[in-house]
Amino acid sequence: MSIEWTAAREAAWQAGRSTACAAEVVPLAEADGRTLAEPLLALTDLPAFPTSSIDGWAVRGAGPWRPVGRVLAGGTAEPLSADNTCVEIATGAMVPDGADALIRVEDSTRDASGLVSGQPRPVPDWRMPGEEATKGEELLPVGTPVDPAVVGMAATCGYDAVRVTPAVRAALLVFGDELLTSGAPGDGRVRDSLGPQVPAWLRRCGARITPDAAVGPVEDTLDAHVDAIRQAMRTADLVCTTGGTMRGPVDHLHPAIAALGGEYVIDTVAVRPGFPMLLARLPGPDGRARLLAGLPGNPQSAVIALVTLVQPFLAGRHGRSLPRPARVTTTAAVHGRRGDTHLALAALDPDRGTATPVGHVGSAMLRGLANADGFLVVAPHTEAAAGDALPFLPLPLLAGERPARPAGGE
Ligand SMILES: Nc1nc2c(c(=O)[nH]1)N[C@H]1C(S)=C(S)[C@@H](COP(=O)(O)OP(=O)(O)OC[C@H]3O[C@@H](n4cnc5c(N)ncnc54)[C@H](O)[C@@H]3O)O[C@H]1N2
Ligand code: MOO
Repeated sequence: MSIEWTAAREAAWQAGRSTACAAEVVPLAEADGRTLAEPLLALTDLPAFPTSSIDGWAVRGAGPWRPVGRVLAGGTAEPLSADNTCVEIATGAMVPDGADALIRVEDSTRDASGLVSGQPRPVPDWRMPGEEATKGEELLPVGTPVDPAVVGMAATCGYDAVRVTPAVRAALLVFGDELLTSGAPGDGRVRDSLGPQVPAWLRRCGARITPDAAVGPVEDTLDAHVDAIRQAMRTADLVCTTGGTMRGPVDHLHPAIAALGGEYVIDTVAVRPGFPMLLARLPGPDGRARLLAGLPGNPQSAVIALVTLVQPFLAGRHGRSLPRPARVTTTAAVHGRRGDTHLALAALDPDRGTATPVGHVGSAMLRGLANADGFLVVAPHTEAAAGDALPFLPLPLLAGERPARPAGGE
């Protein structure tokens, strides 16, 4: 039942695409971070009218010119109807009909009687309608992530609101009676390191999760698991769970999926670490399907499941393309993991286009993850030597969050 890693990412993305639902309209002030559900069109020509790029004079005919008025940004310009006349013009103002040149104030002089003389620059100092875009032109396609520049572009075009893909509400259920939620580990107990970090990864992948939607530890009984999943499905479109993906004495995830009438989209992936990850479709209380992503309990494995299943699912759901690993040169050998894909934590040097594997990369460890920028991808049945080009899957971090630094090794 195990599926190859690249096929798993594709299948998770397809699962997102096939569950995409009706778009919503949000005001521009709330659009940052969303995804366009319809193309951004030029609602008018841009500029919408001939626009002066300078402070100076709009002139008609041969000089010297007699000033007959003034046009400021925001005003409409009267036509300049007589030769040898001009109007004073401000940057951003509409160029009057009839004007045949603009002269910068610093390129002009005025005589005692107030007549203006001067030379226009060889390249006209005004912008013509349609220079940036023509009315109806598609400026950005469906699936474009809305960032500050996109918000600005939409405002320039005249949009007050944009149609975006609906928010995906996520919930997190942390399983494991051995987990402490405060204080230092010891006496057989470990700190829950997934409850605090998974919501933050989910947000960076485009899901919405409120603090009360992260619940745990959920008691290690089947009933408690079923109840917690059922409760989470009331409000969440995507339920992530951590732990319990194997078939140990207190691993209740698979029986809970069965009890809730779920069906697997993906049940284990041929990747190391992280292979017991899963994606299942469950009927929600309103009859609409919910997605459940089962992240393995080992903390690094859980993050690998996030980038393998959850990030592609959310990309598909939002109509975004599947993030494709770029190729970099590994500075050190990376072992293959036989028939499984090996995801090896590495620190990127973007200037050199290299990545260096980091140390402390056991699946139970987070130290390597906290010092890496992403994963080198070693294909099944291959070994990588220093100098080989390998795909590199970046962690879903925001720009500038983790400046790539020279890799530290151990
Ligand atoms: N007989 C086998 N046992 C295991 C195998 C195997 O192939 N055969 N694979 C191992 C691998 S690989 C993984 S990954 C884990 C996955 O197990 P589960 O998803 O069922 O996770 P748990 O058993 O609940 O926990 C595993 C491990 O992770 C720690 N953990 C769990 N949750 C958290 C958390 N929120 N924060 C910090 N640490 C957490 C937990 O204490 C365990 O040490 O199965 C292996 N076993
Ligand atoms: O695959 Mo486990 O997910 O190596 O730790």
